[in-house]
Amino acid sequence: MDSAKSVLLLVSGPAGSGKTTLCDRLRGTYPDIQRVITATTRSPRTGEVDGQDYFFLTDKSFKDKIAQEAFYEHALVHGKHYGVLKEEIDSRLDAGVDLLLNIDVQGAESFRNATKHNPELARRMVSVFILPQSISQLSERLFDRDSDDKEEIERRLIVAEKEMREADQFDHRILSGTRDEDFAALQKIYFDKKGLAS
Ligand SMILES: Nc1ncnc2c1ncn2[C@@H]1O[C@H](COP(=O)(O)OP(=O)(O)OP(=O)(O)O)[C@@H](O)[C@H]1O
Repeated sequence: MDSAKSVLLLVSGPAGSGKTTLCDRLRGTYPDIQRVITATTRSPRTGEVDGQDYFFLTDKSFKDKIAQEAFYEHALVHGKHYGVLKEEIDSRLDAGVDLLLNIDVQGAESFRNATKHNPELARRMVSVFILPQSISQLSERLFDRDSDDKEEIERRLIVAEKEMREADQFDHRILSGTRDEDFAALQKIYFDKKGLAS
């Protein structure tokens, strides 16, 4: 593996835009691309392995790391902390591993800010926004997925409308079409970046 060429592919977009579908397919197609592992203070669910699914941290340890500025980004969600450790990204990129990060729009903003003071991260990172064609396309996908109730979906759509205004801040936008079209677009961005980063 060549660390000079390793890239961080950051995939963001509103809930239901298709980030997870795309990231799963990219990793299924290119098993060498590894998922960024998030740190969290939530308890492991049955079968979850520390260092593989998440880094499970105590509240104290997480807060210490915040104070040490050890995170590229972190957030409190329903009373639990989640964050991406700088060390997790930097050491794996240095080891020549390509990384895939599926992250919400706010988290993506923290990464963009981090690149302003970190030229090495800026050189390796490429950010992609999955842009729904319309709120009704997004609404249809969220209802079809059937994983959230109506109130939750309506709440997500309001947030999505705001998030879609952030699309121009990303290096690339994929205007969501069919699954195959979206995947082809992501694949091209990944390969172009690998060329550019060499
Ligand atoms: N290009 C596409 N065309 C039609 N349906 C799609 C497409 N991409 C994803 N979907 C479907 O839309 C739903 C939302 O996709 P997915 O769960 O990947 O979104 P997400 O952005 O990861 O959402 P969340 O942020 O809530 O985790 C899923 O049911 C998925 O199968």
